[in-house]
Amino acid sequence: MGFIDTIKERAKVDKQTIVLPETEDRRTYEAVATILKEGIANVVLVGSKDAVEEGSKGLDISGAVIVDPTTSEKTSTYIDKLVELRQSKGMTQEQAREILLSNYLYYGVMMVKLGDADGMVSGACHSTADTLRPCLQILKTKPGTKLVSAFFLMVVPDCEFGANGTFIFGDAGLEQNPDPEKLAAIAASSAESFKLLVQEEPIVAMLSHSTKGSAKHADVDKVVEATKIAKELYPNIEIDGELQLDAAIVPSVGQSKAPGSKVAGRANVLVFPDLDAGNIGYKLVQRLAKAEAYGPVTQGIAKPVNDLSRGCNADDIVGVVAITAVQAQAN
Ligand SMILES: CC(C)(COP(=O)(O)OP(=O)(O)OC[C@H]1O[C@@H](n2cnc3c(N)ncnc32)[C@H](O)[C@@H]1OP(=O)(O)O)[C@@H](O)C(=O)NCCC(=O)NCCS
Ligand SMILES: CC(=O)OP(=O)(O)O
Repeated sequence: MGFIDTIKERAKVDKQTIVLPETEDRRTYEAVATILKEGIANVVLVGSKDAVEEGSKGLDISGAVIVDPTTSEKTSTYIDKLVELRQSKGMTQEQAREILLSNYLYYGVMMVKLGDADGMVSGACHSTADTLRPCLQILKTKPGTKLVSAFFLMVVPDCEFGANGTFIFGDAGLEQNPDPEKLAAIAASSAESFKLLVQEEPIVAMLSHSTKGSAKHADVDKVVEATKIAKELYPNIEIDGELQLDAAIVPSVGQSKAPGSKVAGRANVLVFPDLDAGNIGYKLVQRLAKAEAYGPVTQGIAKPVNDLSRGCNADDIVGVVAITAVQAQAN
């Protein structure tokens, strides 16, 4: 069974409730029809009954719960809670009402915050910044974690590298220019996510344009420092750097460029030095190698709220919902 089919089976064992707030997007309904048919999760859609009926024409989404913020009895509780959480940032009752009635992403996050749903997926028609800002503001990092970051779960066809072609690429969605401490935290969270989702031992490569001193630059120094911090803070994780991509995943190249490294040639978790590299890298592999790309999936957050690329299709949404459900089971 492939990666995503295994995740779907795991999701079905203990069904979670996932909010999908993008009821203006047809792909949401196509995904919901599949999620319900396959029994992957319970679904809550945020929007008016009329809009949902119109948007889902021809699809069977009868098992979904529709929550309309304008009529839901929960809305006033969410307004009060949002004010309580963001008062120190100047949030008033009027502002909270305006936000929750006009921005369904905030509404969905409040449902997750108050336990009316186990997780949320959006981003098919919202930018990553607009998708992640509400959950960063409201849900915050989980205890013991320094920052929230975002990864892609990549499944590359006909690929002998990584875990039979399965990799985590982090951070490919959120932290734009992480400093060494943040890069080390991204490495640790990515290793934990790999263990949870792929159920194999993570082998983490800190990627660079240099392998073990082959190039000199401040960008290389950053990755060297991050590797040092990660090794000190997380001695149980198999981690090494700085490594070029070929040295990280191809055994023969790893052996020649980084002899003695236990990670070189075996890595299945790839930590990119910044978001330019991570985001461009995942899209290259997705589009040119025709890999499945699920994400951006957040990690280090108190409850699972996950993003999508605006270029996603309905199957990608189904996959991210299944991943979100498995994260919620572990929460
Ligand atoms: C996600 C993102 C929008 C957050 O930045 P921002 O909008 O400027 O928001 P702020 O920096 O004001 O942060 C908002 C809140 O989130 C928190 N936050 C931001 N980044 C965080 C992180 N990595 N971990 C934990 N909390 C974080 C801040 O502490 C702040 O909390 P507060 O409002 O309670 O003080 C920004 O990092 C971003 O745009 N990233 C790139 C996303 C992107 O375009 N990716 C490419 C496509 S996938
Ligand atoms: C993850 C990502 O790159 O998102 P988008 O394509 O929507 O910008």
